[in-house]
Amino acid sequence: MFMARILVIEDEAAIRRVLVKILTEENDAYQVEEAENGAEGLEKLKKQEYDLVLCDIKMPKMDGVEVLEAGRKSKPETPFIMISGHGDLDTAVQTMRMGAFDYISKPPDLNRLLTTVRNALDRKELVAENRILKKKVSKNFQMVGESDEIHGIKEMIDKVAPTDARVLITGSNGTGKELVAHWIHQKSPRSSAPFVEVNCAAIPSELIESELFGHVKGAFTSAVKDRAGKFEAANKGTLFLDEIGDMSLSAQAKVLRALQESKVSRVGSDKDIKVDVRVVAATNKDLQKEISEGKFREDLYHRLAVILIRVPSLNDRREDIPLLIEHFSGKIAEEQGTAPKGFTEKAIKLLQDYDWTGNVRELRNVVERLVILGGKEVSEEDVRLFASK
Ligand SMILES: Nc1ncnc2c1ncn2[C@@H]1O[C@H](COP(=O)(O)OP(=O)(O)OP(=O)(O)O)[C@@H](O)[C@H]1O
Repeated sequence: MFMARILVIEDEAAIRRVLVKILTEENDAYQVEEAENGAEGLEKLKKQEYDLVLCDIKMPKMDGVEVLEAGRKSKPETPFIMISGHGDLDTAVQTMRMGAFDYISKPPDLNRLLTTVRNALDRKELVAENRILKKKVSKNFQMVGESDEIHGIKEMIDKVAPTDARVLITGSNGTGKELVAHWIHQKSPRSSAPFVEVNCAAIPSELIESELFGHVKGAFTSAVKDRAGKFEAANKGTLFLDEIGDMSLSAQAKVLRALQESKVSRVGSDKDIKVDVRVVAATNKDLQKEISEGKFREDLYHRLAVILIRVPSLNDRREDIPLLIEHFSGKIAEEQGTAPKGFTEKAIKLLQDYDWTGNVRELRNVVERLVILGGKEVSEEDVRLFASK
């Protein structure tokens, strides 16, 4: 189970005791620590990792605003919930602008406190998941190729990335659509915020709305707690909707609203949550055809496809194949800790002339298998065998 370390910074002993008691009794997974003033709190925060900080605003010596400011610098991923007394509501609102997750008023209302704590921890978890994901894939994000097509795509990325324009990326499976989306995010002013990917085809249609917009506890049978959706997780960053052509019409209607109004509401709630998200979508389907068959909303299409990037199939840029072979075989050798193996010219030629229905991903899989098996020579039969796997 996910343990949550929570730090309570509060100078009033009575309130501090109440907060610690409420949290410890609420959930066995909450490990609560306390600090009696701002300076002590900040010291603890710098030394240890916390999943959440509850911090009073008005304290002698170092007040909550200063703790928040210093905390955001040394531990930017730790969410802060501020505790505000009578006189400092304005300051509480101000702290949200400084990056506090939320605030609660004194005396703390039990339900509001627990909901806010859960929401903050959910968000923290999402950010952490996303960071792990980013790390895992970042080494594979090189875009290899010297063909006119690849140069064209790189130029396009450089042009559109700095804007907030929505981009629709089309192309068949495994051509590198996700790679393009990744670079649009990396080269944009949003790059320090999350890049969140949703594969719309991989999620059952009854779950997609909850995945995108989140849900509140009790919205459906398996909704045992409130959960933020991917739109919220991508706030200030980029949301990549992969395989958008597979999204249900009812989810399409909700996405349209989110794009038009920059607001979402969690499933089971009518509270609006403001989100600032750039949407990049991709599909291997012919959306015009889907529109004429009534499976895709035309209004959504126009919202998404402000800029269109078509990623060409590998068969249309064969001159890139030798470079890709070198790239993939180098990568796999590196992973295995062996020296990269060169393929013979004949082998490269064979791979270059092959009909790559599965595109770059298929080529990568074939090269990886060939490297692992140690052969420099390749027969057409091998390629066919590996490619079809
Ligand atoms: N130009 C390229 N240079 C290096 N690697 C590439 C290139 N294009 C694609 N790849 C690699 O090929 C694989 C497939 O690419 P990617 O996932 O971006 O394709 P996709 O079009 O999004 O696929 P799908 O349609 O299945 O979602 C990835 O491992 C990616 O890193």
